[in-house]
Amino acid sequence: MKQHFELIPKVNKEMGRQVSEYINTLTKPIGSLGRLEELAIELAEMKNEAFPSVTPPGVLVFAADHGITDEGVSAYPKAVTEQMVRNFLNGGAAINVFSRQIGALLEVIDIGVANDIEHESLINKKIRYGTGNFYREDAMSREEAEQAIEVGYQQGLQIIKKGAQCLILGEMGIGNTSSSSAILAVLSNRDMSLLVGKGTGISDETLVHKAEIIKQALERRNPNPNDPIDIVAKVGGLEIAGIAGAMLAAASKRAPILVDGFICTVAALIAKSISPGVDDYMIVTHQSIEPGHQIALSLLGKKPIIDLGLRLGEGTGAAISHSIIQSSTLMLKEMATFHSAGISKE
Ligand SMILES: O=C(O)c1ccc[n+]([C@@H]2O[C@H](COP(=O)([O-])O)[C@@H](O)[C@H]2O)c1
Ligand SMILES: Cc1cc2nc[nH]c2cc1C
Repeated sequence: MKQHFELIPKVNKEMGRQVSEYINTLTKPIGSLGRLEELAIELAEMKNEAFPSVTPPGVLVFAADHGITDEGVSAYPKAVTEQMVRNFLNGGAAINVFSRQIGALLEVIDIGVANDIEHESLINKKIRYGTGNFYREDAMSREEAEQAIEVGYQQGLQIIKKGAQCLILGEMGIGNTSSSSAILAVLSNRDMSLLVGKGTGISDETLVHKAEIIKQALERRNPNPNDPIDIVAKVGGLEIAGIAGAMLAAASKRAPILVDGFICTVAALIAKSISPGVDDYMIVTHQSIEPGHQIALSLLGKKPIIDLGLRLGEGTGAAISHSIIQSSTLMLKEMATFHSAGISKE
């Protein structure tokens, strides 16, 4: 693993303490803006700034295919990954809509779609044409897993260089809830029945089949729980590795990471396993209804901001939550203090 993944600065707790004191001078009862106050403090600690900004946000959507779809574990065909990438490029997907809403810089990265896609706006960083079916073979080689993390890392650095003040990571990959559940099983040591969910919307019957396939695949692959590269290489996926890499880049540049749903939270656990300390830069934005998300969140030790029953992915929950996070920064920057407004506390 490359040395630069180690270079994550510590968050500045002293800055947080000062901002906390300042928040208590603003024209509101002490503590009355609840979680917004906590968010403002966390952002100040991450960015090492008394008045942190989260605009414009950068959105990176990593797309890749999964060989495990051959086992009938998704409600949609593999071809939808490529078709949705075209939809992203044409501006018609949910993440396009919400990215426009929040004035985000949006980039779409092909890190492993099973087909070639020609488009001037697509960032082509394809490592391979989808992963291997991890029920029958390793998802990818160790080198490919490292390359995927490196691609994500470089894309993260680039969008920050272009001015992104925080990072929203999104994914598109039919079959990726299977890889995510497999990774989570290795990291949490919990029973597969608690970690699998309906993903894009499979039936109760297919859910039982999905759990059994992943359980057997893990017995065959036997990833090393202490080696995140081994886990990704054995069960995938390329977009999950890319997201983990981008998270490491964000933390190295003190950019807050807005973590989306189930797949992104699992990618966050991989990033944390590579470099403990990266999680200090993470804000989990929403609670996915995928059941494994709760367990992934408890391992990460984070509480989501909103719960809207989402299970889309793409970074949509994070994009929606951006406005709430921005509210916390505007509270700091724009609210009057008791002193400036001439309001007496006594
Ligand atoms: O982000 C989530 O929590 C989430 C939960 C369920 C499904 N998804 C999306 O659905 C796809 C994976 O579902 P599946 O059933 O094909 O494994 C993938 O493209 C994800 O973006 C995303
Ligand atoms: C249509 C569709 C859009 C998606 N976006 C993220 N995952 C997805 C899965 C499907 C099936």
